[in-house]
Amino acid sequence: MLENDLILRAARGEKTERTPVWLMRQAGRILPEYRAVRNSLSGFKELVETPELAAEVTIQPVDLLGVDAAIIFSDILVIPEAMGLTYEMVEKKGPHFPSTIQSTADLKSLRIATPEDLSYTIEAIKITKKELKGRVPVIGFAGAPWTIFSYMVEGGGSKTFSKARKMLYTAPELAHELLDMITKSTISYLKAQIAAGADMVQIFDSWAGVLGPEQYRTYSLQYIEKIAAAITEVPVTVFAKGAYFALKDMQKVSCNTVGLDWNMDVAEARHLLPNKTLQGNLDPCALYGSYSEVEAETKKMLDQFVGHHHIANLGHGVYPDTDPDKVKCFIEAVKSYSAS
Ligand SMILES: Cc1c2[nH]c(c1CCC(=O)O)Cc1[nH]c(c(CCC(=O)O)c1C)Cc1[nH]c(c(CCC(=O)O)c1C)Cc1[nH]c(c(C)c1CCC(=O)O)C2
Repeated sequence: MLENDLILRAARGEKTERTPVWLMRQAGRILPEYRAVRNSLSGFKELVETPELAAEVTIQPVDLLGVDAAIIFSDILVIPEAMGLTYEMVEKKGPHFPSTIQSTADLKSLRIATPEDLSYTIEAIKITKKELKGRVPVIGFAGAPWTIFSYMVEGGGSKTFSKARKMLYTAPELAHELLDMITKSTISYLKAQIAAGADMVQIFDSWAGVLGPEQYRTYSLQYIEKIAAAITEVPVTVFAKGAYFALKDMQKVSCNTVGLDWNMDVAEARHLLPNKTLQGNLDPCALYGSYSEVEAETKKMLDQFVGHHHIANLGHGVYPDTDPDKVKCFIEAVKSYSAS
């Protein structure tokens, strides 16, 4: 039994006494308490693969920031690794894949991931559930197939993702084969997260915005829908960063909640998505303002959603140099203003 299930009720479209709030990338990135745990280890991956410590940093934002949900500490890149493509997390630079997928021959080195390949995250969810004792729900997550594909082809981050997009023109069948393998791996991974106790799941399509509307339908949305349709046990959130052109298509996706980034028009999203709960969408940069500015921006954001079918969040992950006290100010502003 959950003490605070606001976020689950909001996701299901039920009325709530106030708007629930959490932040994308709340675990890690901003808390000195996270850095302390992280610095005691060899690196990011060791933390991801040590369930007791992953559970500890998952719970930190619940204790220290007062969020209404815990998101399991892991990364979207554990899926490519479980499929056979290892990544390195380079300090201050981000992820790097020493090998990438460029040809049909490269696909032969991959397999469909099983939950056993990802047992460290599954174990971390079980420990988190036990230690949280029902205080708040646990959010499981995975990257959308298009975003994972982009990293596997590109080998790391990119401004344009031109290598990944090039493949859609030069080898569309190969692209679909890889997307299909990622999709199958992701479905079994998310189902295992749910079996371990995840109360809801979010699919992050961080690089949705580099595709045009038609390619987005063909190479991303189709696979997101396969995942969303397969997850019938818990509420599903889809966050497609920059894909304002796909909002109307999201209405047909089998998800409860659609995440909005700060570029999106809330009134238009509400109009295009009458049956969905919306999540978002304060500009993460608003948290660089003074306390009174953070409060004012938060209220303005809440007013746009008019209090219903809404999960408050930022429009993307919290930036690493954000002051945790400004994050607390945002959370407190949501809680008090939406309850009044
Ligand atoms: C694109 C993407 C990645 N990872 C993720 C996404 C999708 C969300 C988004 O668009 O922001 C998702 C992610 N990554 C992490 C989480 C944990 C849970 C949470 O706090 O939300 C989640 C949900 C931990 C992490 N993942 C990473 C860190 C920082 C590494 C460290 O501690 O040294 C954390 C806490 C590393 C990571 N992982 C990734 C990058 C580009 C980087 C480097 C830069 C950075 O984001 O800090 C890939």
